[in-house]
Formats: sequence, C-alpha cells, structure tokens
Amino acid sequence: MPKVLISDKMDPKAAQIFRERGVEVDEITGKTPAELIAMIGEYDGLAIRSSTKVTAEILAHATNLKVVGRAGIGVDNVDIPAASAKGVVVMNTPFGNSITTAEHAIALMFALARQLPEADASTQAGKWEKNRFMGVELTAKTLGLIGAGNIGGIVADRARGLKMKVVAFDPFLTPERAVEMGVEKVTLDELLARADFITLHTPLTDSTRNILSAENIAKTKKGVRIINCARGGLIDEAALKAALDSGQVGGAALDVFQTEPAKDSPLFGTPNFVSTPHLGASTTEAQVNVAIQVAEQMADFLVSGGVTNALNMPSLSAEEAPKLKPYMALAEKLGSLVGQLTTGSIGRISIHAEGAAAELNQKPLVQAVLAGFLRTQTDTANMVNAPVLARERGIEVREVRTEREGDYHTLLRVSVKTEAGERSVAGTLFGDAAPRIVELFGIKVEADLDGPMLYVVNEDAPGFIGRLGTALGEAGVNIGTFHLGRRQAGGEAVLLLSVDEPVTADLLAKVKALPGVKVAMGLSF
Ligand SMILES: NC(=O)C1=CN([C@@H]2O[C@H](COP(=O)(O)OP(=O)(O)OC[C@H]3O[C@@H](n4cnc5c(N)ncnc54)[C@H](O)[C@@H]3O)[C@@H](O)[C@H]2O)C=CC1
Ligand SMILES: O=C(O)C(=O)COP(=O)(O)O
Repeated sequence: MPKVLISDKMDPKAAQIFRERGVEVDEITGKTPAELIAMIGEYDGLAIRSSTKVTAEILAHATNLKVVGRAGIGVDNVDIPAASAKGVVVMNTPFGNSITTAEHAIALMFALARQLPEADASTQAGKWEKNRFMGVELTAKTLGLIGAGNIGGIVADRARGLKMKVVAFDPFLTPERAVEMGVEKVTLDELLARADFITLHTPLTDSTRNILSAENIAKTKKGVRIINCARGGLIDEAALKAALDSGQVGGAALDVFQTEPAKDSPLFGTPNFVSTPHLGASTTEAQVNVAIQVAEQMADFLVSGGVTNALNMPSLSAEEAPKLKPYMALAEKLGSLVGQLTTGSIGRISIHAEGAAAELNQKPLVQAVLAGFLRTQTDTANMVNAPVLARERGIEVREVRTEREGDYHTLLRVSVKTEAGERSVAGTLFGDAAPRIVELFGIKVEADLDGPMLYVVNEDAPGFIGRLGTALGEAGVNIGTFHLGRRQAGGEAVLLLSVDEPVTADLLAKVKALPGVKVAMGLSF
C-alpha cells in the first residue's frame, strides 16, 4: 500500500481521501529539515503547503518518493529540477485557492485605502481619533497589475467592479486576453508611472525576483500604495521601507515576505504598513478545495498512474492510465531495444504511432520511449527526467501519428538517426495488452522482449540454427523462446532468443566464432 506524509497543516479531508483511496497516510507537521530527512525514506508521496521546503538534500534521502503534491499554487519551495532528476513528479492545485487569494489582495487594498488596521487599533485603545484618519476612494483610481494570470485576472475583475481602471504588465498576456479581461496592457515602466495602487500576482522566478527593486520603486507615482499577495522575493523590502519613510510609497500591504516566517522585519511598525502572515489562501473554502484536490491527484497517481497538474510530467487521466499502461511498457521496451542496439551518438529519435496507438495521448508514450532509450545510458533515466536528459544530450525528439492502420491494428515505431543512418524498430500489442516487437531494422520478426536475450545477425544458411543450439547447449544455456526473421531466403537473418541466464562475454565469443555470424549481442529487458 503506498504511503504518504502530510508535512504541512492541511484540511482533514486530505487524509480522509487518502485513506478512502487505499493510501496509508501520516500527518506530521512542523518538522525540521533534519527530521524530515530522517523520515522521508519511507514515503511514496509528500503532501505540502508552503512551509515544507523540498530541497535537493531532502530529495536525495527520499529513496521511495514518487510524488510531491502542493496543496496550493506556488511551488518555489520545491526544487523542481532536483525532483525531476530523481524522477519525482511534482503537482500543484492551480485554481483551488485563486479566488480566496484575489479577495485577500482586494481586502488589503481596502485596508490601505482606509488605514483600517491602524484605525481599528486606535479605536480599540479608546482614542477615537476621527480626525487622524483620512482615506482615499478606490473609484476611478488606476490599479497596476503585475502578473495577469489566474489570480491577477480575478483581481482585475473585482477591481473593475469597484470602478477602478486596471492596467496590466505581463509579458505573456495576449492582446485578446487583455481585451477579454477589460485591462490595458502596458509596459512595466508605464504601469509604475501611472498606477495609484500596484498589486503583484506573478510566481517567484528569476525574471520576477526583485521586480519592485529600489530603482523601480523610484519610478512609481508619489504616494502609490503597494499590495503583495504573491511572493516575498518580488519586492526589495529594504527599498520599500525607505520609500515608505520618504513618502514615495503611501502605503504597503504584504502578505508574503522574503524570509518566512517573518518574525522580525524593519517594516514592522512603519506607518501605513499593513501585514498578514501569508494568509492569502487561508479560507475554509480554499483549504477544503486544495486539500481534496491534492489528495485526489496524488492518490490517482500512486494507485492508478493518473497524472494531473504535474509541473514536470504530461497529464494522464486516471481513466487513460490503465489503457496506456501496456503501450507505455511497449514504448519503453522499444526505446530500450534501440538504445541497446545502437552505438555512437544519436541525433534524433522519432516515435511514430499508427492505427489505434495514434489516438492515444502521445506525450506519455514519447516519454516512455525516451526513458527506455536513455536507461541504456544512465540508470537514473525515467519518464520524468527523460525529456531533460534527451535535451542535454542534444537529441531531437520527433512525434508522428498516422491514424490509418497499416499491417497491424496498432503499432509504435521508434527510429533513431545515427552517424550510420536511420534505423528503426516497431512493435504492437497482442490482444491490446501484450507488447510484441514485429520489426527490427527492416526485418520482420515477432518476439516478446523479456528478461535476458541473445541477438544474433547472421547469413541465412542451412545448419546455422543447429550449430547455434549446440553452442548454447554446450555452454549450459537454456533457451526459453526462439524467434527468427530474415530479409529474404539466403540473405541476412535475425535471431532473438530469450535465455534463462544473462548472456556472458564468454558465450558471446563462442557465438561470434560460429561461421556466418555478423553480430552477436546480449540484451536485457
Ligand atoms: N499569498 C498566498 O497565499 C498565495 C500566493 N500565490 C502566489 O500567486 C502567484 C500567482 O498565482 P496565479 O495567478 O494562480 O498564477 P498564474 O500562473 O495563473 O499567473 C501568473 C502570471 O504571472 C505572469 N508572469 C510571469 N513572469 C512574469 C514577469 N516577469 N512579469 C510579469 N508577469 C509575469 C505569467 O504570465 C502569468 O500570467 C503564485 O505563483 C503564487 O506564488 C498563490 C496562491 C496563494
Ligand atoms: O498557494 C500558494 O501559492 C500559497 O502561497 C498558499 O500558501 P499556503 O498553502 O497557505 O502556505
């Protein structure tokens, strides 16, 4: 039974779903990295929010880990390249808390406009300072949106309802989408110059880190109010403090900080500064949504191989997964076969799906071929890291589909381009379930690829099979299955034999010494 660790506070629905779906679950929150390292080895899945940092070091100790599930959106606390390199799928729940977070940004905008936290504290202290607090209206003000994705889009919608004008900076925002959202697409400099309020809604990446730097804060309209419900690293906090002190920035509300938990910050106590402890996603509704979603996605993956909302794997629905499973086994075997049979560098690998195979989700099939192929070069190759490894090795990957059936109702062909030219192998599924190779470098041969095998290319001549059988018998090697294919009578023939023991160098030398043998290789599947 797969086992999952929930390491951050999560709605109890998550654990309930895991158990209902046959996944064992431990909920242990608040552990230090060292404690997590000590325990992570026993888990197949890790369910987190933003507190657990899934570092390369933790992943190095996660010997059984297959999936990290983020009950939320931001995954900057997960080392995704390290997870991919280890073959760990990373998934998030991209929509479950977006409305809630957008509402928090709007709440903070009101808090700044009317100084609500300070007015509340003063009133409850018995001061009744009616003349101290003078707010501003939101109506007709310009809201500058940095990042116009899911959350930014909801914020824009709510802001337009408040009769604000919304301008947006997002390099990936299309003009059509901007029109649909009712926002004006602008450059960052234009946004900084025009906005009365600025709200951030981008992920934390190398391109967004410090996007509100000292230099950019200096370009803002004097008295601008800034809201950040995205990630701490987006704003230079020291520059923000200086700008609040000088009055360049009229108010700032941060839900997120460069270092969290933020128990101490020069910003604390600054007039017109409002803060919340990373509460953007903290509503009952959002937490139930993300808990249910992450548990369902992780259970689907661990129990049936379905992949949803993964950041380092193509999607594969729980319904598709069982249908694709025999195809993935075939794809992996074909990849492995070409990998074992080709030497030298590979410039291109093409995966051609024909007939029924062409109607399937191709991405997982392509990744399975690549994984099988690359595993002949490195033990660490798997479906998650295969595309990255292929790219690193300069291998071009091509995908071709032909829905029309050829000789077979369903066929996968894997071709590789080497210095010696293009070579291909093809396979089908018998009874839609059992993988069989049907063509090897242009020669028709029907064989199952399983366990240790001997591959021989020889000149087709009478008596050869008898001599080969004798050589194997003398070496004490038992033959399981025997498959023969040839281009034409008396031409080149291919033999694929499954044997009970791995093929030794000694045996290969004996086979190579037989008259007419051109190639002899040991394979394993
Ligand atoms: N405070 C909290 O509790 C929460 C914070 N978040 C944060 O909010 C972020 C945004 O979430 P979503 O809107 O769902 O993500 P999203 O992926 O839908 O939108 C992000 C947008 O940022 C844009 N973007 C990327 N690079 C940019 C750049 N250099 N300059 C300007 N725009 C850029 C993208 O094109 C995209 O449209 C998350 O990545 C997460 O870090 C999300 C949920 C809760
Ligand atoms: O979903 C996100 O990106 C968030 O930042 C929410 O964080 P949390 O799950 O509340 O720790």
